[in-house]
This record gives sequence, C-alpha cells and structure tokens, in this order.
Amino acid sequence: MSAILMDGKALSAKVRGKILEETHRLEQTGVRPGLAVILVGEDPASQVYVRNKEKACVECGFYSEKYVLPAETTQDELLGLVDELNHNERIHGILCQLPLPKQISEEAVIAAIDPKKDVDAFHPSNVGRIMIGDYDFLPCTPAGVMELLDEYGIDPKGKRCVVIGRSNIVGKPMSMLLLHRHGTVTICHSRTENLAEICREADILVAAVGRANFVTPDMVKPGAAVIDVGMNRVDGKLCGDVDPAVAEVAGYMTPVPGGVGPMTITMLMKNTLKAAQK
Ligand SMILES: Nc1nc(=O)c2c([nH]1)NC[C@@H]1CN(c3ccc(C(=O)N[C@@H](CCC(=O)O)C(=O)O)cc3)C=[N+]21
Repeated sequence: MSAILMDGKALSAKVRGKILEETHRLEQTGVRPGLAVILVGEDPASQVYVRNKEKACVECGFYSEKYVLPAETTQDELLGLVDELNHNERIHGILCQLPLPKQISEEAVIAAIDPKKDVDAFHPSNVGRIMIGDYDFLPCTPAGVMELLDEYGIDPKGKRCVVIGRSNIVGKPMSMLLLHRHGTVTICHSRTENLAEICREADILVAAVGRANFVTPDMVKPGAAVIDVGMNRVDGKLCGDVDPAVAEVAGYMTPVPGGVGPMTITMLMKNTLKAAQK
C-alpha cells in the first residue's frame, strides 16, 4: 500500500487564485490588501519563509512591506515599528516572524499587535476567541491542515485525532480546530507515556514535534491520514517529522516540502484579505 499524497502546493495555487479574484473585487472599492512582514536577525530558514510570503503576496495581488531589522534590535525599537504599522492605513495585516532574538519578549510583541491586524492569530484575544469558536482569524498552520483534510474528503467528525506537540502556534490551536469539527482529540507531547500506542489509534495523526523522522511506520494505523507539520533541516536538506517509510502504511500523507508549508502561507493571505475586507 502507498499513501495518497496530499498536495499542498496544488491546493495553494487554487486558493491563491480565488484570493486574487477577491482582491480585484475589493480594489473596486478602493482597498488593496496590505501585509507587513517583520524579520529580526538573519536566520536563514526565516529568510526562506519570508521570501515565500512575499511571493504569495504577489500571487494574491497584495501590497506588501518587508522590514528586516538587525539582530541587536531592542524591544522598544520593535514595539515602535509595530505601533507605527498598527496606525498605517495601507497595512491590514502584521506578521512578526518568530522566533525573536532573546533580548525581545515574544509575548510583549504579540500583545502589541492590533488584534484586527493580527493575521497570525497569536494575540491572546484572538487565541481566546478561537477557544470559544467565535473568531475572525484562524491560526495559519492549523487552518491550512483543515483545508487539506477537506480537499481530500477527510472528515474529523467522530474520528480519533492525535496531535503530537502542544505549542501555542500549532499543537494547541490544531487540537481546537479538530475539536470544533467534532473530532475526538488527544494531545501528546514529550512527557506522554505509551506514545506509539496512542498514535496507532489515530485516524488522523498530526505531527508537530520539530524532530526529523520522529513518526515511524509502527506508530501509524493502516489507512490513517498523517499530517506532517515538521520543517527540520538535516545536512541542509528539508525534512519533516514523519519518516517517509510511513507512506507504506498510511492512507493519506502530506509531503515535506509541498504539503503543509505552502498552505500555511496561503492561510496567511486569506487572513490578510479578511482583515482588509473588514
Ligand atoms: N509569526 C510567525 N508566523 C508564522 O507563520 C511562522 C513564523 N512566525 N515563524 C516560522 C514558522 C514556519 N513557517 C513556515 C511557513 C512556510 C513554509 C514553507 O513555505 N515551506 C515550504 C518549503 C520552504 C523551504 O524550502 O524551506 C514547503 O513546505 O514546501 C515553512 C514554514 C511559518 N512560521
């Protein structure tokens, strides 16, 4: 058996095409969606992501601004820029690329972004709204996973869903979105006992651990949908959290690259469009 690959690149192209149409419609009212991306320091992986985000802005017809600040930037300087962007009328979405250098508190920066421009959905008020199911913005990576599941006709309703990883940006919101769709959700993490056994029960298994090839074939139920959120660099090569041999057991699987990554950026575009429409 060989898993069906869930093509995030193809679905992204389709969704971005629809967003471009919406952009043209919005432009008739004199509004062009605008996204500001802030990058502090020069982590090479972050530079790739930021470049992909700029490309996506072009594909969607957005206005975009990029701010590359030196690694020594102070928290006050960054907060000053955020405040300026909060008041900039051309900018509807603000994304400050994480992680930030250690002299800057990520929490302070996230809290400073106007929730209406928080297209990452990381601000505490947006996180709270996701918990209660009353949200404007969905967190990009989990939202991208849900669109991939929908595209391939995989319905979480009543199914065993296992999320490995409990981060604020992926694991926790991912669990919440699966729960909203009536999945039976288990969150696993580094202290979980009998991890392989729990994973083997999953109809939908989401790996967001940040460790290369962490999910092995013995951890997967035959026919399961396995979603790989990992972006690990091993000897310069990009590799996910799921061992490629899992494709022999799973029914569906997302590739890395070309799976969740492009969808994450596409959901960022969707949120920016939404912010501009409001
Ligand atoms: N405030 C903030 N928001 C984020 O959304 C955010 C962040 N910080 N920090 C870093 C992570 C990571 N992330 C990725 C987005 C796209 C790809 C992506 O396009 N991946 C390509 C391959 C890229 C490559 O070749 O390296 C793919 O999977 O096909 C990857 C990773 C967004 N993040």
